[in-house]
Amino acid sequence: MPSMTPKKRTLDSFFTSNSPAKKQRTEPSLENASNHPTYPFPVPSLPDTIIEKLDTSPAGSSKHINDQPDLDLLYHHSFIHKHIARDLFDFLRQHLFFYRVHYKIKRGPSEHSISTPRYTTVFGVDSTSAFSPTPSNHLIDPLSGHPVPKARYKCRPRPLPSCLDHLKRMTEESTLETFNFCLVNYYADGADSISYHSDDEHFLSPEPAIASFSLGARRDFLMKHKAVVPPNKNKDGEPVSSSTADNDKGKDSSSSSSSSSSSSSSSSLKFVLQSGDMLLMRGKTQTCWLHSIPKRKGVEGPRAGRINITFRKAVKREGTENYYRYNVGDGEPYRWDEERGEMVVWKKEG
Ligand SMILES: O=C(O)CCC(=O)C(=O)O
Ligand SMILES: [Fe+2]
Repeated sequence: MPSMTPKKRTLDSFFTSNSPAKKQRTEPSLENASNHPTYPFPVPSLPDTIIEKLDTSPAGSSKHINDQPDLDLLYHHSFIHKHIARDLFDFLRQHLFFYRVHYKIKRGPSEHSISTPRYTTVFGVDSTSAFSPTPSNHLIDPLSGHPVPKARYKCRPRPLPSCLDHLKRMTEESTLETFNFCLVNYYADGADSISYHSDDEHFLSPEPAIASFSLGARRDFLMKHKAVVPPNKNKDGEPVSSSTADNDKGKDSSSSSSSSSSSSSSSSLKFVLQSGDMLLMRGKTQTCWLHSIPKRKGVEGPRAGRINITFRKAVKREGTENYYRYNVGDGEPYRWDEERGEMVVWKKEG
């Protein structure tokens, strides 16, 4: 999809601003925006200023971390240029739609309600289907090219908007992996989290490669070997015990980690992920390790928001159903409100 030029500000607008301290934001035009019947609203393409800088990625250095049993990480500190990471964060927070997903799980005889403690959204489809080229973007069988019958999925898969597709292609080029899913988390502040889990779902290829980007506020990313703590998801990726990925408020075991920015004890690791970093998890990492972003007191205020983007490859239909169920669900979309400085429920006008 072609990129567009941001609207030019007039000279007057520089002098009539009533809040000079506030960063001026140019609204990208919707002329080349990505749209699809499944989107609540269109998503503009990235401004050229961001694309130009993004295309010089990876910006910083990378480190292969495999000095622990079953661990295989490639840690790109500053994959995305520091200067552009904030602009990309602002763009994605402003222009993507997010969800606050609620769902029920069965634990023994009783049912529990889970509220995912962060905003989520997802795009993509597993490799048994594909999206036809823009603008129609309907689902086709990748071998025959024929349209996929509607009944094939309960959910309604969404193609990646061009802004995320651009980042996906860059990531594929750099990692030599291929991806068909993009999951996005928005942590509004330190009260939002994801607790210990692994992304070892049976619908991903074995020993999956998962590329994980951080934008915005710094947050601790903790890892621990499963030999120390039993896994907490079943093979469908559904939480199965009281220490699920979403309902274990404050149960992050961070006390066993040491405190430097990439540190380890015998059983746990801690990375302080910064805006622009990319962590590629691969090999046996998902099979043998758990990871989490624990809640953190003091991560609050206007710069507390963090976006995480993961690229993954699902090879079975169940992957598509699972990802949309747990990252879109059936609730209302949210959209960033710049005036209020928070996500608000988005309602269609009229
Ligand atoms: O926010 C992060 O860095 C991790 C997110 C994560 O683990 C996930 O979405 O599965
Ligand atoms: Fe994860």
